[in-house]
Amino acid sequence: MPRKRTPVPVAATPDPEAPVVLSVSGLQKSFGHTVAVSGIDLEVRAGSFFGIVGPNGAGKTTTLSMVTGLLRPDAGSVTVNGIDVWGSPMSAKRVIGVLPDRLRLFDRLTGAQLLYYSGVLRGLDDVTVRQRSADLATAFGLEDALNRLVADYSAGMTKKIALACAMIHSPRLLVLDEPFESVDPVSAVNVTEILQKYVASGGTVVLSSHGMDLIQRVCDHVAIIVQGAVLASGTIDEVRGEKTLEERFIELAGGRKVAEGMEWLHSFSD
Ligand SMILES: Nc1ncnc2c1ncn2[C@@H]1O[C@H](COP(=O)(O)OP(=O)(O)OP(=O)(O)O)[C@@H](O)[C@H]1O
Repeated sequence: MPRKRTPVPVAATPDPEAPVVLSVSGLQKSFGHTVAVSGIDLEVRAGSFFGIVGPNGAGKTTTLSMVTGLLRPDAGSVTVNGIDVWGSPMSAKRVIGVLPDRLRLFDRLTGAQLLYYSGVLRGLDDVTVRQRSADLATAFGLEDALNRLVADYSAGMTKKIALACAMIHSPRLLVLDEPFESVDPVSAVNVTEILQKYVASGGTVVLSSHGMDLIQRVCDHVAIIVQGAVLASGTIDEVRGEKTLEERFIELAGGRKVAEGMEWLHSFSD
């Protein structure tokens, strides 16, 4: 018999008076002569599904790493739930769940062990961790993989177990760098549903993605970052105007490059 699906809450615009969960002000970061982030300001309210888009190398990962306390900014401040991330990193990290860009998981553990240690490290008791691990494994379709080493997981399974670990302590803010990369379409729908329910119950998601359709569908707000600066930010409708988000993105990101001078590619080597 087909599994009955619980209705997914429609992505509503969050209450404009809801408390600010994430506040980013004047954030800057350079690597040698490369300016990765050149003064970013962002404000994200509770119950918001906030998308960050930008071309390759725009500074999205660098920004999210500074927001979550993983990379020290050269200048600027970040507060999460009123806590200064760089002033009180321990307290701030308690209320943040992170799916980083380059996953460095303890992959010699099984999925079950990784979930267990993620929960215990976040201060949850044994019974709670086991209960939540079972719930997360079901929600992410990882029940059959729980007793296998994470090192043997596929890229998509690894992404899902890392996302489950990021959520186990029910954080106020989830910061997800490319959460849908490598995730199959069915799993992506399931993960989206999980995130939408989390947001509908007052949680806040900030995610980066190259999937314009996805951002347009699930996010209520979006920021377009190009060369380390926010070029547009607001509700999806404010940012895209009369265009699609993709068209607006391409316009702001500098337009398409015409593939000239590549004639050699059409004269095959054999
Ligand atoms: N550790 C580092 N050392 C040197 N340069 C770095 C480092 N991390 C990022 N950069 C540079 O900073 C810039 C922004 O990189 P970042 O990874 O933040 O971009 P991104 O928007 O996440 O890109 P993508 O969409 O390709 O993931 C790039 O020019 C990148 O080469």
